[in-house]
Formats: sequence, C-alpha cells, structure tokens
Amino acid sequence: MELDVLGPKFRVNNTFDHIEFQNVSFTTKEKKGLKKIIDGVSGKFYSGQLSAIMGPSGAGKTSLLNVLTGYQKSGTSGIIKCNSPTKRKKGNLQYRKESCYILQDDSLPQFFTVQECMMMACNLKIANLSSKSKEFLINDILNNLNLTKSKNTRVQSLSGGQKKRLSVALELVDNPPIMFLDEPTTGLDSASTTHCVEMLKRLALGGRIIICTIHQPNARLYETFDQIYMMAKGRCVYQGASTNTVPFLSSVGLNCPQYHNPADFIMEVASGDFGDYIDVLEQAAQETKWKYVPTIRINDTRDIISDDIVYAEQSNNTLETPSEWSRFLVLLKRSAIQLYRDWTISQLKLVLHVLVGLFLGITFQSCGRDATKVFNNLGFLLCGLVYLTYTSMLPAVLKFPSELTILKKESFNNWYKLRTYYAAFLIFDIPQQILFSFVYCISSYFISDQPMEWIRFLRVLFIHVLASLSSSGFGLILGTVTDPTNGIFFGAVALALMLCVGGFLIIFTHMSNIMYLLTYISFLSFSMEGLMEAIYGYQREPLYCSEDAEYCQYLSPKLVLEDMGMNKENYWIDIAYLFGTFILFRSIAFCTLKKKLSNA
Ligand SMILES: Nc1ncnc2c1ncn2[C@@H]1O[C@H](COP(=O)(O)OP(=O)(O)OP(=O)(O)O)[C@@H](O)[C@H]1O
Repeated sequence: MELDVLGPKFRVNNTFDHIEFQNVSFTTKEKKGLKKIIDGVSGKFYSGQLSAIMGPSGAGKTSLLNVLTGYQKSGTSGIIKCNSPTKRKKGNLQYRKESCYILQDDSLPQFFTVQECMMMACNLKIANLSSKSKEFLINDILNNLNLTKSKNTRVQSLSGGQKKRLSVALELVDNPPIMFLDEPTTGLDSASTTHCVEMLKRLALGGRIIICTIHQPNARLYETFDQIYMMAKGRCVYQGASTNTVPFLSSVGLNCPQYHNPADFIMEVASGDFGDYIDVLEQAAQETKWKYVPTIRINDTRDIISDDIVYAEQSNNTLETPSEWSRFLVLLKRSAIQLYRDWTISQLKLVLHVLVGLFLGITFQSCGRDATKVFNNLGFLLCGLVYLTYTSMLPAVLKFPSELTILKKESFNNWYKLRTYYAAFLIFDIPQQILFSFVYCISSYFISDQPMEWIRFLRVLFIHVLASLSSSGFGLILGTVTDPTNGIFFGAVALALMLCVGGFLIIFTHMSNIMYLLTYISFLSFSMEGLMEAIYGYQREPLYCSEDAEYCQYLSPKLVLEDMGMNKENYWIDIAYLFGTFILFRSIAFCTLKKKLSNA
C-alpha cells in the first residue's frame, strides 16, 4: 500500500482555509516597566502554502509563533481568526486540535529507536488503525522524510538534521492540517536545509497551512516559500510573495543590487544596515497590492481529491483519538522500556541499594538484638532512612525538569492530557520505590540482627516505602517550583532540618514545645517513630545481653521506646501520616507541574 504522505494524495481534511490574526501584541514585564515584544502585528496564512516568518535575531519570530499557536498566553492580546471553507463555526478547541507546534529545541526520548518513537506517537494519537496499517503509515512517513535507514537507530545516536526530521515525522502521524515550526533548519547544512524546506513545501501542497521561522535562506530556497512575513523589532515590515520582495523594497527606494540574494537584502534592511526604514516599510506593507493572495485556492481542488485516500480501513477518512486509558497504558509501557534501558536509573540504583544495605548491615552487625547496642541500632535505622529519603528525593528533583520540554511539547500537541501522563508516572513510580526499599531492607535487616519476624520486617519495609514515596513527592514539588540546582540545595537543607526534629538527634521528651510542634511537619520524625515501633514495639521479647556486658540497661524493648518518648504504640498513626503526606505531596506536585508547564 502506497500512501505518499507528502504528496498531494495524502491530503488533509483541513477545516481551516486560512489563519488570520489582527493587532497581535505580546508584552512582558521588566524591572523598568513593560516591554513590547510584538507590537500589534496582523497577517494571514493560507492552506496549501508554505509561509516563512523571517527577521533579524530578536525580531520576535518565535514569540509570534508562540502567540499564534497558543503556546504563549500571558501578556498577549489581539485576535486570531481561523476561517473554515465550509463556514462552520470552529472554536479555539478545534484550532488547537488541528494544529501542531514543532519547537526549535525539540526534545525527543533518547532511549528509543526512530521506529519505536513513531509507533508510540501512533498509539498515542490514533485509535482506529490496526497495527499493520500503522506500520504502513510509519514506513511511508519515514520513507518520505528520508529516515528509513535510521529506523532502528536510537534517538541519542541521530544527527541534528535527522532529529529535526523525526520531530516532523512524529507530528505527521495524525496528519495535522496546521503546522507551526520554529527554525526547522537551524543547525542543518545547506543540502539538509534544502531537503527540509522542500519537504515542508510538499506537506503544504497536501492542503496544510505550514508556517515556519527561518534564518537567511539562499535565493533559490527563498523562492520556495509562497509567502514571507518579515519582522523587525516586533513589527511586520513585509508580508507578501517571496517573488515580490525586490519590487516592494524598490517601491520605498531600496534597490536590491543585481545578483544580490533578495532574502539577504531584506534581512539587511530589517536589521537597519541602510538606516531606520521600519516605519516606512511597515506603512508600505499595508498596501493591498503587496499582500499575499494565493493564486490557486486550496478549496478549488479539495473536492477532486478529498476522497482519494487515506488508510486502508478508513472509509470516512477521519482519525479517531484514543481514550486517555489507552494512552495511559502506552505511557506506562514507555516508562517501563525507558527504565529498563537507562541503566543509571534502574540497574545501577538497584545494585547500589544492595551494596549500601549490605554495608550498613555489616557495619551495624548484631545491633538489632544486643541490648548494649541499642543506640547503635538507632544509628542504623537513621542511616538507612536518611539514605533512602535522599536517594528518592534528589533524582525526583530532576525528574520533571529533565522531561519538561518533551512533556510540554507532547501535551501541547494533544498526544495526551497532563493528568494521564501524571497518573502513568505515579503508578509506575510506586513499584519502583517498593523494589528499591525492598532490596535495601532485605540486604541490611537480617545481617544487622533485627528481630527475625517477617511481620516486623514487613512493618519496617512499609515505613521505608512510604518515607521514600513522601520524599520523592517532596523532590517533585521542588523540581517544579524552582530550578534543579536550587531544588537540590533546598531539598538537602529541608531534609537536614527534618532530621533535627526527627526525635533521634534530640529525643522527643527533651524537645522544647516549639521544637516538638515542628516534629509534626517532619515526615522523618513519623518515619523514625514507625521504625522504632516496628522494631521495639508490639510486645517484643527482651533483648539479648551478652555475658561479657557489665550492665544491660535496655533489656526491655519497651524501655527503649519509653526513653525515646515513643511508647504510645503509634505505628498505624505514623503509617496514616506518611500515606497522607505521600498523597498530599503528589497532589501538590501535580498542581505545581501544571503551573510550570503553563508558564514554561
Ligand atoms: N517571555 C519573555 N520574557 C522576556 N523577554 C522575552 C520573552 N520572550 C521573548 N523575549 C524577548 O523578546 C525578543 C524576541 O525574542 P524571540 O525569541 O521572539 O526572537 P526571534 O526573532 O525568534 O530571535 P532568534 O532568531 O534569535 O531566535 C528577545 O529580545 C527576547 O529576549
């Protein structure tokens, strides 16, 4: 089955004939006051056309794309209208659904091959296609984007150009009618740049509205663009056909030297190399004779070819989006594969937990049962708890910042809802924390001669799991409210403070009232209390006192708890507190992540 995704056969059912924007502005707040990044620009982009937004660095090209896509909301004003050829009233939702935005620094999941990325994109975006049809579709897109040879290459090994093409390929799987691309050719050599622009042109010919930002194309490439939207200092200084650039500039007395690339010339003018022409050009650009109007309207050809496709089993030519539940399963699978392949977050961590468990177990050998070593045993429990909470919290601080660009791109481009991603992450994180806590406990608990009772072991494990989950939740919050460097610093300081009021370094009965109150906000104090109850509570038999010992003060486990101010049998209250903290921290982390994404 040949699909020819870039050719005219792979047309889109574009409900929008064109995008029109009027008086669009974007303002940011600075110390000195407001800064106008985009200053009341207007324009139109048509379906079936490839349009380029150009301008000197800092002219506001990316900002304009951000506003047009809805990626940037705060500080914006103006009207964006999307006209449907069928005159149906289409809301913002439809516009967002039918458009995709490929960012300049597009991030891709590193541990997956091109084929796997494509299949995951298909599974997240399309419900009504069989696996075989998805394979056909993927092969065709990769073939057209010249990525077939890299099909089985992992993303981390792709070249810059291949990564850009993959970013486009991923968005093509559901055939979006409107595509925004921010500098798709940056970092590419001239042959790859030409290839990329030609590919975009072919996509546009399929009935799409394609808008991209671009830096100084060569003369031949410049003419490939149907429409040029030239910006300078946040204003529009030309919008019209690429072939009209030279006459337009001549009309204001700027004559392009013979054999000079018009793209270079208009860029030089916009950069101010010939003086300040911005007002004059802005005024001249308003004249209708320069304004771009496509010669072949896409709806002229729509009827002839609209039935001509697409997928074998689709009679109505529409792609259905999967349920959030199906997407949840795909995301779970993606997390599992990533965990398996990234040995630094899985195997290495597992091995370290075993080694640290063995090390602490051996270091604190016999502390668990010996009445003369009760305080050493407190040290053992404290070391283990601190180790698990720190190793859960610090990676969590980095978790969302490292995935933020992927997450923002995928959720913005309707691959899934943020809550689906978050649910998959949560569900996937819990077994991990259980596993890591388990391997630590199993390798340290018995060697350090803790009571040989499975039920006590399980109680200790339960506390460790909940402490790890609370700690990683705390790390997730930090990672979303501050930058990673500060997050790690604040996290380390917060855990150290929690440790101070943990009931260990200063026992509860020796604390001042204020300090005692602080123990209520320290999940470490509840964890320590829970551990102590699990080891010394529940009518444990007297501890062992060696014959060499002169005096065993703590023969009675109950006395240990009494002296620590932990004799109230609070184990299940501690569990409830830790569980509540886990839920609370994860809920806060979701809200802060959502806020961070909307501000990113
Ligand atoms: N959120 C923001 N807050 C403050 N300043 C901003 C913000 N977004 C953009 N700017 C500023 O607006 C100006 C235009 O930025 P923009 O990224 O849109 O330019 P550009 O034309 O795409 O530049 P380049 O070609 O170098 O990518 C820059 O001076 C930039 O620092």
